[in-house]
Amino acid sequence: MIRSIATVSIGGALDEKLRTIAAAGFRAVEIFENDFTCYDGSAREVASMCSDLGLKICALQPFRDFEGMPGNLRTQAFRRIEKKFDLMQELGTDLLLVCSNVSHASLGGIDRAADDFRELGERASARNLRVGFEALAWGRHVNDYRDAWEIVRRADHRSIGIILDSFHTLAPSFPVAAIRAIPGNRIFLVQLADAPQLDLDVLSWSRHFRCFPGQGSLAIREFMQAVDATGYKGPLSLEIFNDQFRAQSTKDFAVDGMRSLVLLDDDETRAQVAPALRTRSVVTEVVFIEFAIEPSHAAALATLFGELGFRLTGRHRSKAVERWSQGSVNLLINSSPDSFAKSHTVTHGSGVCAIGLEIADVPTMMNRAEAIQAAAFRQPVGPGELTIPAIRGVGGSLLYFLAPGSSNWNIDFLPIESNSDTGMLRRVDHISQSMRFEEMLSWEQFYTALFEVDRSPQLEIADPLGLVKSQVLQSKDGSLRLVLNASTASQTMSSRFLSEFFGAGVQHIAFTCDDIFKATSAMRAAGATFLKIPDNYYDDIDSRFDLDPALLKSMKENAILYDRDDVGDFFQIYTHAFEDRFFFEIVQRRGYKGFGAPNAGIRLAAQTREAKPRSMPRLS
Ligand SMILES: O=C(O)c1ccc(O)c(O)c1
Ligand SMILES: [Mg+2]
Repeated sequence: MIRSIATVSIGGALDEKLRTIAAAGFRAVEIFENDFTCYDGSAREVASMCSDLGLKICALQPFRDFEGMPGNLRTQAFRRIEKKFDLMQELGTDLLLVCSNVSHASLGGIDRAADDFRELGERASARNLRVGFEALAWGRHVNDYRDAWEIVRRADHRSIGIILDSFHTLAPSFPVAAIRAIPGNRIFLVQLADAPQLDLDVLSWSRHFRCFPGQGSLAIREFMQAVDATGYKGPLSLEIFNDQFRAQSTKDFAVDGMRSLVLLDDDETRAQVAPALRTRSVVTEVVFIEFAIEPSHAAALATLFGELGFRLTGRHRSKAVERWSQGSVNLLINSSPDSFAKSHTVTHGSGVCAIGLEIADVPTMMNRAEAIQAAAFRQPVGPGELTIPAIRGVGGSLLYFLAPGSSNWNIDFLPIESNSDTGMLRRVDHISQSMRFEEMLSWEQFYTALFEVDRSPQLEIADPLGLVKSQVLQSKDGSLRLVLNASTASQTMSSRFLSEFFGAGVQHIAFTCDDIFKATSAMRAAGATFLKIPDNYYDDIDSRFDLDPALLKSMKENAILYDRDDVGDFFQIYTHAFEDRFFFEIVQRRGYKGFGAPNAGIRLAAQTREAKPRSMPRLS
C-alpha cells in the first residue's frame, strides 16, 4: 500500500513539510486545507512541488459541515464545496475528505445525508472527482463509521466512498468487525493514528494526543486486519494531530512516522509482509560498554572501576583504550585522541559512547535496521582491524552488534592475565538513558522495532524538582533491560543530566551480584563510597515490609535500599555520580522482576542533595 501522511502531522510551512515528508520516503500526502490556506504560494506551485518530490496528493481535507444542512445553509455548503473542487483540480488531486457535520444547525437522518451525498456525487463525477465521508467521533449526528458507511451505501454513487480513520474507530471503542463487510473499492482512504489511553473528551484526545501506530495503545493491528479483509489497496495515511509532535525536529519525526508504517507491515497475520523484516533480534548479552573519557578523567574512572571490583584485563595495542572486566561485564575506557570516542567527548564530555550487544544473526539485524532507516555507522579501520556492524543510537552513541563468541571487538587488546576476577559482580542488569521528553516515544519505537523487548507500563517518578517519566523495555530473560527516563521539568536530575551532557545518553548502569552485603563491604574496603540514604527511609520500609531487624539494621548501615514483589526481594545501592555525570547501581535480585521504582524518589532526593548547586534563574 502506498505510504502517505497528512501535512497536519508535521511542523513547519507547507513547502518544508512536503520536503521533509518526501525525504522520509513517503510517496503521498493529504494536504490539510489550513496548511494550504496559510501558505504563500499557489495551488499550481504546490502541485508542481509535489510532483517534483515524487509525492501524489491523495486527498484534500477536511471539508466540514456538509451533510444534513437545512435550506439556505445547504445551498451554501454546495457552493463552498464547488470552490474546493476548483482547488482540487489545481492541486491535481481527485479526492476530497468530507468529515461528519458538527454544526448545531445540521439535521439528522440517514436518508437525508444519503440524498446530500448522492447529489454531491453527481457534481463530483461531472469533474472526475471523488468524495470520501469520514465519521468524526464527535460528529453531531454521525460519529460512528458504521453510520457513515450506511449513508455512503444508500447514497449509492460511484464517486462517493467512505474514509476510515483508526482513531475515530478505536478511541470510542467501536468494534472493527463491521469494517470487513465494506467492499474494499468503496473505501477511498484509510487514515492511521494511535493514541495513549486517556480519560479525556474524545475531541481533545484526538486533537492533541494522537501518535504514530504502535506508540499508543489503540488496537491498530486489529483495525488493519479488518481493512485488509476488505481488499482495500489504497493509501495508508498517517494523520497525527499532536502539537507537541509538531514542535519537534520534523526530519526525525517524519522518519518515525515512516518507521511506524514499515513496522505495521511487519506482522505475520497480515498478508503483504516483507520477510526480511519479520524477526526482531534477541539480545543475548551486553558484551561491553564503552566510556569515551576526557584524558584528565581516565585515571579517576579507572580508580572507581577498581573499587567496584573490576580489574584491568586488557590494553589496546595501539590506542589509549583499557578493558576492565568482572563476571561477564566488560567496561572500556577510551581516551584515544583519534577515534569516534574523541568526537563523542567533544560533543558530550565524558560518558558512554557505545554499547556492544550480542545477537545471534547480525546480518538480519542490520537489514532490519536499514528497513527502519536507523543510521548505520562506519568508521575508517586501520590495517588488520575489523569492522563491527554498528548503528547510531540515543544521543549519537553507537550500538555495536556482535555474533555469539565473536572476539572482533576484543582482538586488539593485549590481555593482562595476572588480574583474576574478583567475582563480586556478575552481569549488566540494566542501562538507563535520559533523554528529552519529546524524544521518548521515538527511542521507545526504535528499540522495540529492533529488539525482542516488551514495554512495561510507563511510570511517573517524583524528583524533588519535578516529575520524571520512566519507561522500561526488557527482553523475556532480562538479557537486555533498558530504562528510558525523561522529564519536562528543567531542574530534575534527568533534565540536569541532559543539559550537562549536551543531549541524551546513559545516565546510569546497574550490575547484578549474588550477595550485595558481601560485595559492597569488599567495595568499601577498596575505597568505594555510596549514596547516603536517610534513616527515615528505613523506618518506612520497616513499617511496610515487617523486615527481620538484623537485615534492616544491616541495610541501614550499608545504605542499601529494598523492595519486594510477588516473586521475591530486591536490594539496590548507588554510587555517587562520577564527575556529576553518570553513576552506577548494584542490585541483587531474588526473583524480583522490577527496578525498585518505589525507591527512585528516595534516590533522586539523595542525589539532588549531593549534586553541585546550580544557579537558578531569579526574578529581579
Ligand atoms: O479534528 C478534526 O477536525 C479532524 C479533521 C479531519 C480528520 O480527518 C480528522 O480525523 C479529524
Ligand atoms: Mg481523520
